Amino acid sequence: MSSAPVSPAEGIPFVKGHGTENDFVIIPDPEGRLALGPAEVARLCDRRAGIGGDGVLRVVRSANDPAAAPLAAEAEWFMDYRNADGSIAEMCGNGVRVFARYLVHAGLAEPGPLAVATRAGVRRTTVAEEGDVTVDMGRAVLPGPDGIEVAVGERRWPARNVNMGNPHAVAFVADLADAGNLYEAPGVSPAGVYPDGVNVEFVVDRGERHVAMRVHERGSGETRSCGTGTCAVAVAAARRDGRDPAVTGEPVEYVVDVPGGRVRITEFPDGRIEMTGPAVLVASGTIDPQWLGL
Ligand SMILES: N[C@@H](CCC[C@H](N)C(=O)O)C(=O)O
Repeated sequence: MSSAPVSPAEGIPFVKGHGTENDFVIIPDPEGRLALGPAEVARLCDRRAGIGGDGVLRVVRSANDPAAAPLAAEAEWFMDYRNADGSIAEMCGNGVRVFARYLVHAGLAEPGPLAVATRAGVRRTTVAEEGDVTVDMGRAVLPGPDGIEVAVGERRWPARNVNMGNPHAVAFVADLADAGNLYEAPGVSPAGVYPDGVNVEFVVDRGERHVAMRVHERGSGETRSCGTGTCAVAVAAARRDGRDPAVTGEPVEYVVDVPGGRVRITEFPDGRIEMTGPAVLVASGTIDPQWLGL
């Protein structure tokens, strides 16, 4: 699978990849020359007229993007993540695993520990030659307030506000089908709790420290997985179950099933959350810059 960056005049190289079927168009742009605006991102992610994806991962050297330049000493590469509608998000948990897998595949990084700059800060990944990728996802923040509700049609559920660098509302439901078709974003109240929008997870129990979820992602609609969402869900489930590693001094692991697969989430006594899951590259090609509008 070729992925060498070439000049836009010759065509723009891309790689397609996914993590638990949260799928991404990866655009190598080491020098930071591509002006990818919302329209170009939405075009790339269009599943009928474009390549198709839940988001775009632009691969740029941190030093070459003002959003990441302050992190360049810690992380050579910046994951410039965009949702399918072209909006910018702070973090993407499945995306960062796929991003790290791409860097190693393309020979831009060695297997092993690999730091990636994101808009939520540096995320430390561990990438073997093949197989699952582990990411230190940082700490969850549970800012409240109490009384958050998620609504689909006439149905309402209490929800927990969990921030994983990006915002989540986690609702425990009796059955994942209760959330309906999720063609539209669920309602979230009270108004103003999530001024920049929110990712909404619907969760059921599958067993001891084992849950399953569906997600409606801000900017992408219902997807087959959301890595930051799985971390938010694991933390919300642990607190609901009376488990807090900061209190017991013991790590807690949850298995989280998503429609596109499974990830393992471990929360440590210092609050760090580790996520382990697949990261798969499936195709590569060249985009016509005229079609993209560049
Ligand atoms: N799919 C991602 C999350 C992507 C960003 C999200 N839609 C947002 O706007 O916050 C993940 O795997 O974490």
